[in-house]
Amino acid sequence: MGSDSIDLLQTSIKVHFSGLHLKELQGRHEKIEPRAASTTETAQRQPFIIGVAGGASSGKTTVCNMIIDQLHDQRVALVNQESFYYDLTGQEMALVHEYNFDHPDAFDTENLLYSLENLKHGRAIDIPNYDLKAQKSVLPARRVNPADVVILEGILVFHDHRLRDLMNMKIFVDTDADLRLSRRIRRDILEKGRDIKTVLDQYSKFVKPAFDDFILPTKKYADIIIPRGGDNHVAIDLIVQHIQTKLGQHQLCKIYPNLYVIQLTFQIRGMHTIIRDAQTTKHDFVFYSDRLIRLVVEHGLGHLPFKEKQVMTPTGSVYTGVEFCKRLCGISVIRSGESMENALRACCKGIKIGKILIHREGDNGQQLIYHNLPKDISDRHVLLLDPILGTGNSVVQAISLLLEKGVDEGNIIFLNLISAPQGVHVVCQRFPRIKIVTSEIEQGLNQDFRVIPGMGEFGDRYFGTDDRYCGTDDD
Ligand SMILES: Nc1nc2c(ncn2[C@@H]2O[C@H](COP(=O)(O)OP(=O)(O)OP(=O)(O)O)[C@@H](O)[C@H]2O)c(=O)[nH]1
Ligand SMILES: O=P(O)(O)OC[C@H]1O[C@H](OP(=O)(O)OP(=O)(O)O)[C@H](O)[C@@H]1O
Ligand SMILES: O=c1cc[nH]c(=O)[nH]1
Repeated sequence: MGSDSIDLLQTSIKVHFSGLHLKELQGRHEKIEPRAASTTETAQRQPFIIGVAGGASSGKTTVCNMIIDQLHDQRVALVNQESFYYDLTGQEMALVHEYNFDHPDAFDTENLLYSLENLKHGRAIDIPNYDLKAQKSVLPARRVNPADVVILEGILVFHDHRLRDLMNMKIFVDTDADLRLSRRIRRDILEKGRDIKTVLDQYSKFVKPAFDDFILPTKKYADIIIPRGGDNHVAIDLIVQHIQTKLGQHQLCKIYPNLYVIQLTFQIRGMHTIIRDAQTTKHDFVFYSDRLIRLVVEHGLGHLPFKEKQVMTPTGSVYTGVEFCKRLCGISVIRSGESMENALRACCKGIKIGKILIHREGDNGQQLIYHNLPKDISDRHVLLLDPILGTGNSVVQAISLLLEKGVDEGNIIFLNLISAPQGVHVVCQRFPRIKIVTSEIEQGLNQDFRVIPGMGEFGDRYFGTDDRYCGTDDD
């Protein structure tokens, strides 16, 4: 790895790391035993871990750089296997030309494994700051914060099966041997100040044999082989698309194909951060809930059927587009669901909106006590509005009523802001044909059947009926 890669690591820390409040680690040699995962922790999103292997100077760094650039909405941590080179002893230093930097034994794989496991579990790590010139680690260690995507790059990152097992995607950069050698000669002479004889000696003695014996045999573990490295823009685009799809997908979406979670961006995460904060004022709570609700509603409308339609533009040309589905209605679950009516009206001019009132009896029992629905509801597509899906009891009552009134289960789209996994299981198993569109899946429910982390009592915060939410608009 050249100095560019070290810059890249620093840049990626500055640009992509959001500075989460995590306990500082004491030092890189203090091993943190993997904790027994709590229910909450298991439910927490783990990073998408990508391994990028390939021969020396194959262009791994360029590939990683391009992936990082394109994933600008995500926090990305780049870890280089080179940081985990063992320090050379005095004797090894004296005979450095005899030292094999391309052998698996040159790396402290246990420390690398430990670091990657910590990152996987959302813990910050301090990685050795290996100085290529001094051929040893220097202080201070390099802090790497938890991220959405972790990229581990290096010639031998597929060598140890325990490292491979941690990876969600394995990429092998496959570059022609001549090109790798010519790049290496140029790099080692220009950047590392070595002479051509030393470079060629190291190449024939260590680099080439190690490629044949250790690196090339790991190519079979790759999910994706990229010919021509960073010049292969099509491959990089496809990889980034795949990562984005995977990141946007909650585990539950893989179980229930009718569950849609809108793509998480920093914008959306920022809005969630505000509405979940107990100190947020009512005014801000309403403002940011409305923004998120609007996104959910727009996304939900995208799941309605459409017909193709051609129109004539003012230039006399034909534009082939689509026509919105006409027979629609909204049904809000009183009272929190009423907070979603404005967004629906803003998107669907003149839409009919009916109401359902479900009374919560105690902590875990719901009773339908009132409804007022459009008479011809059985002919319509229904957008069911309720920002919170907790146990699922309320929405099950609401959907059961809609089915009783003759609405086709496949014509119901349930729009909500946050869903507890428990509620998702209940609704999706009982009504496999309805669609759920939400902006975040939560960790779970507490003993009072409230969503966690959740946002407290949505209705009280939105309509300002509870003094417990202490933020004031004077703030
Ligand atoms: N002589 C010498 N070589 C080293 C040392 N440290 C690492 N290497 C060499 O660095 C190579 C591994 O780095 P590369 O994979 O080429 O690094 P890179 O620049 O990220 O490669 P690409 O991004 O794929 O172009 C190995 O072939 C090692 O021989 C060192 O201290 N001395
Ligand atoms: O999935 P569940 O466990 O049934 O919980 C979700 C229900 O709880 C909330 O309403 P709430 O009873 O707080 O009434 P409100 O809207 O009047 O505040 C929310 O709007 C849902 O209707
Ligand atoms: O957490 C919860 C559960 C139900 N209703 C809410 O408003 N919040």
